[in-house]
Amino acid sequence: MNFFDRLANRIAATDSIVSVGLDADIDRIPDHLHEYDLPRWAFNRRIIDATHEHAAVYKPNVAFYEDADGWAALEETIAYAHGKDVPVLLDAKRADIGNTARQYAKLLDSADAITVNPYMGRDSLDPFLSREDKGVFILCRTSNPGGSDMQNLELASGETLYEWVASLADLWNGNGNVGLVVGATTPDELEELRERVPDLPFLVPGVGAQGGDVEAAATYALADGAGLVNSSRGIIFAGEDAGEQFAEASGQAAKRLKKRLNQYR
Ligand SMILES: O=C(O)c1cc(=O)[nH]c(=O)n1[C@@H]1O[C@H](COP(=O)(O)O)[C@@H](O)[C@H]1O
Repeated sequence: MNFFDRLANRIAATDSIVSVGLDADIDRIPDHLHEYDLPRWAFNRRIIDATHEHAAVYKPNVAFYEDADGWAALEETIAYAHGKDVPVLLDAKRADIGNTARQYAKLLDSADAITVNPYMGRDSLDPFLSREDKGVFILCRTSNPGGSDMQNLELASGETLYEWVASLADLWNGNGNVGLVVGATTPDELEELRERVPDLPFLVPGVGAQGGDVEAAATYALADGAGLVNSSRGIIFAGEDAGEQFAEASGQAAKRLKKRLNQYR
């Protein structure tokens, strides 16, 4: 079964389109977890225990794990999420020339889906796109303040660069495994892109800590039952001041976001 069918099943089973972002910032995880060999894994395990009923996927951003202990923590986290039947979307934003991209694509051996950067073109994404059973989310209109610097440039055709990326992504979807990353901080673009590429599921980050539009995110994320709205810090650090009980607040935050999103879809 391909990734988006599995995701649609997971969304139906949990009644949730919430992507819980496991951005386990080592400087923000509770003090008492630093006595463990792998504090980020100890943290994630507790977050997963508290949130998995409300999680359509977990989305660890690899930036928070790119050191020796980090990779070990990430592998433990992925295996544990799978043990709870939750797919894992690795936020890696990768792409490169062919032989390098083939190495990056090995990240998909343990994860179910990945984020990639389209800037180097089709061949740089082939090693990801050819993994028919895995999901590939292509950065399109990102949520950060500088997202418009390049993505909103107008091309000779009159389209913007992000619109062109969306159309290319549609063309590259021969295996039915392509989605787009579109931020909740630009709701007009979200709406317009949903019309342009009605068949591509969106990963919509930017609600919560970045203050994006929850209603627009939920309204436009889904295509054929698959699509995601991510919150990372807003969920995993919801209990930052609660000491050893921190994970309870995360469970409540994930449930609250699920319910809010469900009002609009
Ligand atoms: O690809 C992403 O997930 C992503 C794209 C984007 O446009 N904006 C964005 O915030 N993200 C990621 O989504 C997460 C957002 O985290 P919070 O702002 O803490 O919810 C981070 O891991 C970001 O790297």
